[in-house]
Amino acid sequence: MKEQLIKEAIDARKHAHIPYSHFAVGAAVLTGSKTIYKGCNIENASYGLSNCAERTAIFKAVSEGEHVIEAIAVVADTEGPVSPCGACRQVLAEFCDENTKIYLTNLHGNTEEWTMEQLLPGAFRSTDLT
Ligand SMILES: O=c1ccn([C@H]2C[C@H](O)[C@@H](CO)O2)c(=O)[nH]1
Ligand SMILES: [Zn+2]
Repeated sequence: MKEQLIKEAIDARKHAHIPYSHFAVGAAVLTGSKTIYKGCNIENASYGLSNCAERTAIFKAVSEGEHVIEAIAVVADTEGPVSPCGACRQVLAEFCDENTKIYLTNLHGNTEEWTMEQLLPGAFRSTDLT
């Protein structure tokens, strides 16, 4: 499943809307129902409105009623495995738990498997809301 998820993430890059950064990122999410949702980064002329590939894939899954993320793969043409931004780490923390497999990779096949706790220690969670 890991290899398939990475393949789907690579495939998702082809739809990246990146006229400003020219930096294509792809993500693929495996949900509790064993469905794969793909996402790419989508930029905007108003730069700050751009959306990362990870969030595109997660929001697609959640908007289809999927709230359990079993695994996610993220890929870009980076030297080492791609590093998700802070905003995506926080969004991941909302839907991932200690069992979620997080595969960070690049086009050369340099793949690392991270845990949610490694990606964002001490994330703000719903349990912090009083
Ligand atoms: O993990 C990452 C890092 C960056 N980007 C996007 C945001 C922007 O469109 C471009 C350059 O930062 O890459 C992602 O989609 N995911
Ligand atoms: Zn991001």
